[in-house]
Amino acid sequence: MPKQSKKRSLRHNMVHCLKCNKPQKCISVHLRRVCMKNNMPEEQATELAEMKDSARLWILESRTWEYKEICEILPHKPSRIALLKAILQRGFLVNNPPHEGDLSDAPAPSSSPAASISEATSSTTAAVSSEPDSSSDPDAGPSDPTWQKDLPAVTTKVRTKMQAAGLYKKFSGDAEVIKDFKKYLSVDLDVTNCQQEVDNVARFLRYMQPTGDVPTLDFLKKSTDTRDFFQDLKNTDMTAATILNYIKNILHFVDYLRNRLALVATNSEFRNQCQAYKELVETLRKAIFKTNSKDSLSTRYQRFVDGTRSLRECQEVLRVAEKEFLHIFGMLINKDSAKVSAQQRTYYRYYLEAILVLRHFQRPGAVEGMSVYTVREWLDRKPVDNVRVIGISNHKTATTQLASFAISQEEEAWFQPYYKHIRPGFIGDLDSCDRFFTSAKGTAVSSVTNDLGRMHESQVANEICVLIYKVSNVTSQEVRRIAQTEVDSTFTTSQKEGVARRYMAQRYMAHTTAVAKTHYRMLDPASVVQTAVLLGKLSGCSPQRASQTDEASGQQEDRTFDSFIAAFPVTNDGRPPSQKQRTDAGFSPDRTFCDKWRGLQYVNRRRYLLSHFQMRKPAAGSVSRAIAKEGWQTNHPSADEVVKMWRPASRENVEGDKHVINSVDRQKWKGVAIKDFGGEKGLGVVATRQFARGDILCDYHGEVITAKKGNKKMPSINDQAGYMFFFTFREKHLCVDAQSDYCKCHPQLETVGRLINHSSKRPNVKPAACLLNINSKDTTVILFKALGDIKVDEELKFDYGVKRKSFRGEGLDLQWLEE
Ligand SMILES: C[S@@+](CC[C@H](N)C(=O)[O-])C[C@H]1O[C@@H](n2cnc3c(N)ncnc32)[C@H](O)[C@@H]1O
Repeated sequence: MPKQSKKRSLRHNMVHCLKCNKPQKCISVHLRRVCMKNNMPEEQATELAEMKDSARLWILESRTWEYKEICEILPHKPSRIALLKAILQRGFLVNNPPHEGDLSDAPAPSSSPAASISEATSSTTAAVSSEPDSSSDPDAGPSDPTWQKDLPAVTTKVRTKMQAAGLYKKFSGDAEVIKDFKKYLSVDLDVTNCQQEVDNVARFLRYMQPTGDVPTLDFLKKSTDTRDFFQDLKNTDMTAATILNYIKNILHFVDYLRNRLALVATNSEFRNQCQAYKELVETLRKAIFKTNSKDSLSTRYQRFVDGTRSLRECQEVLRVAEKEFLHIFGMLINKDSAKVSAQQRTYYRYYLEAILVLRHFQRPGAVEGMSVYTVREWLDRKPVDNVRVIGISNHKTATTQLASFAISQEEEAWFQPYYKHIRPGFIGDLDSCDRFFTSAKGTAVSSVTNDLGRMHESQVANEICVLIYKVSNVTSQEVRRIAQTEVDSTFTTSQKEGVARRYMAQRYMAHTTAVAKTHYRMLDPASVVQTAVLLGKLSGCSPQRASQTDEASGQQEDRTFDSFIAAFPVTNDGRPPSQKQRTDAGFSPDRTFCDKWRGLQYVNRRRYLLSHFQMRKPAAGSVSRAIAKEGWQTNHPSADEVVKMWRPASRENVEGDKHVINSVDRQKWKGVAIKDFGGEKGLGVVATRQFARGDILCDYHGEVITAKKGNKKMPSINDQAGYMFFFTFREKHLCVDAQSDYCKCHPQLETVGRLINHSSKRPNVKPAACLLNINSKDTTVILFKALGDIKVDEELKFDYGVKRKSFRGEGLDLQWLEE
């Protein structure tokens, strides 16, 4: 272990995990994530207490040996002395040891058989611990490249092999380029939890450059070493999926080099090198991808050989556990909620999660991401007939995806006591918590998959007995696959077509990124319900089952919420009222309205942020800065969400946008520059940054005169025909006369827009007239908007309107207008 990290570990109170026998910096986290991830929290707590006691006991009693005891155990003196030396070396304390001279009687530890075993072990340990041991690190999970939540044993094996093969060494996170890469991921790309990606790249760079403290970019020239790297990863038995992850990370890193490092802009050789390297890695990726597909084929084949369960069998746990669940439900709604034990509360939550996964075929990520107050989620569930449709906007997976499903009123009635009685106890004072499902401490549910596993295997104690469900576990993926197969085989074509076509069932269940992109067709609540009814038939339960809730109560609630908002107006910088304020004002002490209040604030804040960026689609980094400037810590959209929600501004919005007004007034437009193309074409305008569709780039600046006046000028200005912009706006026929290089209002500035050249076949910007209030004067302005994405260095062109009747350039020598 390098000195630094050893020193750091020494500052922690290390406790040995008695399951894996490894010292752990944070034993509770370790148990929860690794050794006891399939146990109930209460079981974890008991083990934790025992492990801590054991650690204390070891210090109190076991670290110190009486030499006499050792003599009794090991009468053979040379072995004993060898053992004594070894244990002293390991920090044991020995009372009444033999004299110094006696110690030399024994051979050195390494020469005895026992010692050679210990040496072999310790040399392995030395190799293993030449890097910080992530298995003992509570944060090891996300930052470890071999981290697989469900496969701790394999993980450790792969990791050990990686360490032995020198693949685990990495550059320090303090190295400039690594630090900056991390910043690029987290700030520019808004990647949360990017540590694993950074570590993977730091390991890759270390492999490619075994010496030196500062990573260089020489790896771009090392194609053989790059191939070797992936081959070595493969040799550690790492799965193809994990190797593909490495590849993705390395490609991100190369992108980072291309985008971020200033030298790229000027050094075309370096840019080409990056491109060539990306192509090499892409080729390797294709080969590995094939292996990955083969792997998954063989898994599927294995499933086929093992036999497939029916959907009903997959949902078995919901049936066997229903009795206990309803028992808890009864206590909750009969005002006996105080009697519900902590374990029963957690169990209740597991059951609800299982309903969503097993009966509504939701991915665990969607269940984990379900939130209480954003516009589309729990509080905004939509009634359709007797059913409630819930939309989820934010998956807890790498890509944000959308899901929607319909629950019956009966199920809604089961969720409500969780929301009203269990969740508030879980989240306590955590006002900022927006998650619907939370752990007993109010933190995010770390893995719905694990919760499902516990439901299947666990022992649940009620006040009378311990229930043991011996139902074999099922994954969410398996349930969805089986449901899809049953849809295909059970329903007639007309049922599939008439009620919910196959693609709809897929959408209901799978909601992959591709589906998310087209989901708006699916989000129609009526079609969600239709699909849910169809799918419900497979397992014999329809979401339109009898209701236990009062339809009118929802409406009642909404009316009272209006008065709540009137009493506590939603502001961007305010906080929802405290429980005392709520009750003082005559409202219920429960959190429902507060959550709704926060939901509105969230939406207002998102709107407010979007209003900053009317002119141009923002980069995630700029949004993050805007959020930081507001000082909002919680209850705000992520930068990524704001970027995704951005839409080109309408004319009305543009007219009120102070950034646009300012830019026209000062004639300062960022991201556009004049370029001399030489020849007849002469000057033109190019983009110096990327633009997205709808972005405003600049205006066509000049003196606005009537079209009549402009027409009068035309015959005398043959050469300058291209600088007269005729247009009709709000029923007025006008013309911008931009003949002069320097206009009257900006005598020092050569304005840009007037120099944009023509193309009728491939225009990338479009002029649009609007009225801006500049210095208290209404001024008609022609703004150029991007028609699509525009790359750096791309020339801006707009259609001069040659083919239109209104074109005024007839008779002029304008051959280029054919373009
Ligand atoms: C508004 S100006 C554009 C700026 C102009 N290129 C310059 O150097 O000042 C219009 C004039 O540019 C030239 N032009 C515009 N589009 C062109 C094209 N696609 N190819 C060649 N010349 C073009 C024509 O001479 C036209 O009269």
